[in-house]
Amino acid sequence: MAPFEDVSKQSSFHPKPKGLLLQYGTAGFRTNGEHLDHVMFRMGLFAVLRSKKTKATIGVMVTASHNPEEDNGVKVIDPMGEMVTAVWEGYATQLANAEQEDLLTALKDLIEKETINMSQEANVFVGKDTRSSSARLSQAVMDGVSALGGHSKDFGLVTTPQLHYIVCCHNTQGNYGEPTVEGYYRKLSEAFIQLTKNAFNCTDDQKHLSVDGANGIGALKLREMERHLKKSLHITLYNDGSKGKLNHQCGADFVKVQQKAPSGIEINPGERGCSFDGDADRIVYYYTDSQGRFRLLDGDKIATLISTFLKEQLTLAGLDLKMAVVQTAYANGSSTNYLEDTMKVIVQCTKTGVKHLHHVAQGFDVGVYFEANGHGTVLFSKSAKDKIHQLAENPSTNDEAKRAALLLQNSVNVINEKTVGDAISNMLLIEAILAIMGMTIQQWDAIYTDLPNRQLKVKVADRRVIGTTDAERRAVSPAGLQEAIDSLVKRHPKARSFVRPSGTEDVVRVYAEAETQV
Ligand SMILES: CC(=O)N[C@H]1[C@@H](OP(=O)(O)O)O[C@H](CO)[C@@H](O)[C@@H]1O
Ligand SMILES: [Mg+2]
Repeated sequence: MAPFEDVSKQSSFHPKPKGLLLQYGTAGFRTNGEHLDHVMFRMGLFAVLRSKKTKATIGVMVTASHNPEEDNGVKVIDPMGEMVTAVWEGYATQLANAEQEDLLTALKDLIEKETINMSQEANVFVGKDTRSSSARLSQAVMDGVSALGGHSKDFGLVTTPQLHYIVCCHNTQGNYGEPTVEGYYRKLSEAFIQLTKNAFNCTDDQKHLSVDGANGIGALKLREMERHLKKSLHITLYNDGSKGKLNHQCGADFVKVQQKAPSGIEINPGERGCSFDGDADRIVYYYTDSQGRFRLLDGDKIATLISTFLKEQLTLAGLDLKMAVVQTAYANGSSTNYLEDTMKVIVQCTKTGVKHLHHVAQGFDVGVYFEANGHGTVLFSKSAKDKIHQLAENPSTNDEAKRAALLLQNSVNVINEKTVGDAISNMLLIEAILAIMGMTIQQWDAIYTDLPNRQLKVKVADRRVIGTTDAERRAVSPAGLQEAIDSLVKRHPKARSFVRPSGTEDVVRVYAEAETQV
């Protein structure tokens, strides 16, 4: 068969170093950019098979998100903008790890197992972040696509959520929006302008936001988007990539883990700032309080603000919809208590990785999901969207309910739910909510007080010896580990701690929180 001959020939230009084994981790493959050429070529092959199987266009994003500039990685996007299924993640790992001489066999096995019709057309959209290795690696993806007879379209430099958006728009024949970066800017900006147009009390000062672009793709794209926002938001952009290094001393992950402001940003006391990560799918907010202390508003605070707003609008609209907030074990205990006890919303906990949160959130009419690190979105069921739409369109709806329905409708549009989390979308929704509710960042922060917490990385010989259960909150191996954690936790009020192996770095993550900090 001709395509396999081509794969054989082309794959010899993208050889796999013998013995190198990689896992499709929490969010795709990730390691030093020098070791990824063969993985990228093979992910091109993989995307062709996934496209043939689903009879739809698949996305491949070359990025290592918050990792250092030297690293790179790849995230595969399913037709509706979602992440690929666990079974296909397994296939991706098998393909990436097949030794050079076994690649064709691995490919044919997969074709047979999934009964893939090889005469079906295949289309793959490719995007990349700003890393120095990204251009070369995205070319390797496209080489893989063409070796197996697929068509690729190169979208060049885009944020991860932009590629999710474009893939979903394309596969839904434009129902979700126009499948271009410009279409993305237009859809989100229009929704933001609609949301905020009646927030009359919002002064120019309150419209100002400082953004740390992590020296990455988010900075470039936010700059492009600014003109569409028509001055409805005043952005000062820092770490725009013109001099600093990607994610170095800046970006959402640095700010969240170090609990300090990124370097290169100047914010007046009391003013809002936010940080994107390296592929602009995460965001965290912060400010400096009157005593000069740095105050972080992370994914838990974001989930709380958004769910407070949505709950209020649903009540005003008279809609009785089932809403839940989905978190991971890293969510601050105070946020969980506030959501459950004060707000009375359903809270669920899943394993780390937005794919897990997304899945659980799909079970509700309104599923707000955020990782503590600021990665997340809101999902609305089809029936929820229909009800909101009917209410907004119905001439006999009273003014208050109509206003709420319109706010909900524009929130759905700005949140860009098909992207599994989008820093730009979330920034716009948060800014809109603060403007509509007439809330300052200090008032938002005061909704509840975080328990002091620490997250550390520990290097070990083999992180896979740690096995976990109960949404990663308890260790089942090695023997004695959980007992040791329990005996430490017992000694402190409101304490909680757990360990788990990272799915993106070769480290074990250790988390602890308690009522006080020494
Ligand atoms: C504690 C933490 O922030 N973990 C992150 C990190 O996963 P790890 O498996 O912990 O390395 O990267 C993932 C991908 O970006 C993100 O989904 C996840 O939340
Ligand atoms: Mg990211």
